[in-house]
Amino acid sequence: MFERSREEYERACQYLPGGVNSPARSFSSVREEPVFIERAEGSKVYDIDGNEYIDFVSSWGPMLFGHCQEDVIEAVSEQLDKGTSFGAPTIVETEMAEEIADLIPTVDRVRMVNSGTEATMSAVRLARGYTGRDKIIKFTGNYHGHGDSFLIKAGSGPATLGLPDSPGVPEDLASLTISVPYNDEEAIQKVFEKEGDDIAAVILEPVAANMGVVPPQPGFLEFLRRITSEEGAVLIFDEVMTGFRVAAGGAQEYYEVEPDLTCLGKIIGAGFPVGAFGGKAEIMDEVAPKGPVYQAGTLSGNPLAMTAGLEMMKLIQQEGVYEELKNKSDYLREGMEELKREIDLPLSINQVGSLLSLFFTDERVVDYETATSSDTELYAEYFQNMLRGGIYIAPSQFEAMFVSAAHSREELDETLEVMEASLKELE
Ligand SMILES: Cc1ncc(COP(=O)(O)O)c(C=O)c1O
Ligand SMILES: NCC(=O)CCC(=O)O
Repeated sequence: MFERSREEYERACQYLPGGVNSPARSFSSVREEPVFIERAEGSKVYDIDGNEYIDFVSSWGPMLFGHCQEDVIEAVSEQLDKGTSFGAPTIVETEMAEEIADLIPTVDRVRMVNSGTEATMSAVRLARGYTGRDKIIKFTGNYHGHGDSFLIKAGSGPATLGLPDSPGVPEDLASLTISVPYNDEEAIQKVFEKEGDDIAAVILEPVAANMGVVPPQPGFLEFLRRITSEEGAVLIFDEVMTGFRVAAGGAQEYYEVEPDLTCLGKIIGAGFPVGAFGGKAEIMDEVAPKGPVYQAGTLSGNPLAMTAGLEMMKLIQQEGVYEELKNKSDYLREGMEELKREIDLPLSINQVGSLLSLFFTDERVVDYETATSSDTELYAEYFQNMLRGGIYIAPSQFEAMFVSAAHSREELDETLEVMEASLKELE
């Protein structure tokens, strides 16, 4: 079934560390070798052996309307003829920033970058420059990309591969990042009591989705808003995953809590390399060339990425998009709940909007400790069964399932059927 992928993986391993360009693509934690993708369309991806899968990885989030969405492809094709990069201002950059500012009221100004990692790295530098303080608080199991300051008890790939603290991050820098349990107000309170004057920022995923999906407990985001305001620290929402996914205005709209800075990525680029950070003018005007905090990029605001992103901004503002996404995701979750009742396995399900996770544990998953109570061996076998059944999910327990508008009811039913068979084999 995977002959050509196996061959190509072997060849890739000679030239790419671990055969991949990002560790999250490795299938090592699920004891498999990755399938190589040839093309994708709508809700499906197709591998080089001719296998077809219903895709719930969704390029790790960007494909809110499925692959090869026709408006995006058409707009990008037109832009291709005009040029791929100029290193000079273009109107589409301003239009993109205008759209973001319209949809996210806490954002007056935006700086476009090339990835989520760049967005979070730059936002933290800005918070440090703005406050004149050095320390940051992050949450165990949250992932903010691979910037040095964030590879401290990090979720996603680092958690999957057992590398939550990476070698190569200088100890002096790591000591400036304080990691506390997600949803734990007391832990934050204690840190602020001890070193409040040194804390530049609190950064978090307002819905954690890199230790599997873990929603914020009621009041948690409000608490963070209150304490950071009182203590003069910058509150940074990393909405790289949740931005334009859980609502048009992101998690901050969904939960009605306003951060000082917002990091974006994934959906705003419709599959092109892109990220952004933005916030109130008072803080953003510290960014060079207006202010002294340096941040730059040869390809930042790339015309192809901006053109694709702008189409995405139009698509998400169509009537009923988030309702449809929620209905589809609720349908899938309800089906999963039914399986949970029928099947004799420890299962726990979390969902926020179109982000879902199935954990192999009896515990209610509220933080990294409970997320890691999941039986990852069972997940590995479940993953293998799903893959062979034509359902492409993340090769890690500590990631989300992404539902898109392109998933049809029939495909969700098929997914649930394969899920049922995959789980029953594990009983
Ligand atoms: C919440 C969050 N922040 C930041 C990142 C980093 O983004 P990128 O992989 O584009 O660098 C990711 C995903 O990778 C993410 O899920
Ligand atoms: N949730 C994790 C990611 O989105 C990252 C994918 C990658 O690093 O390849």
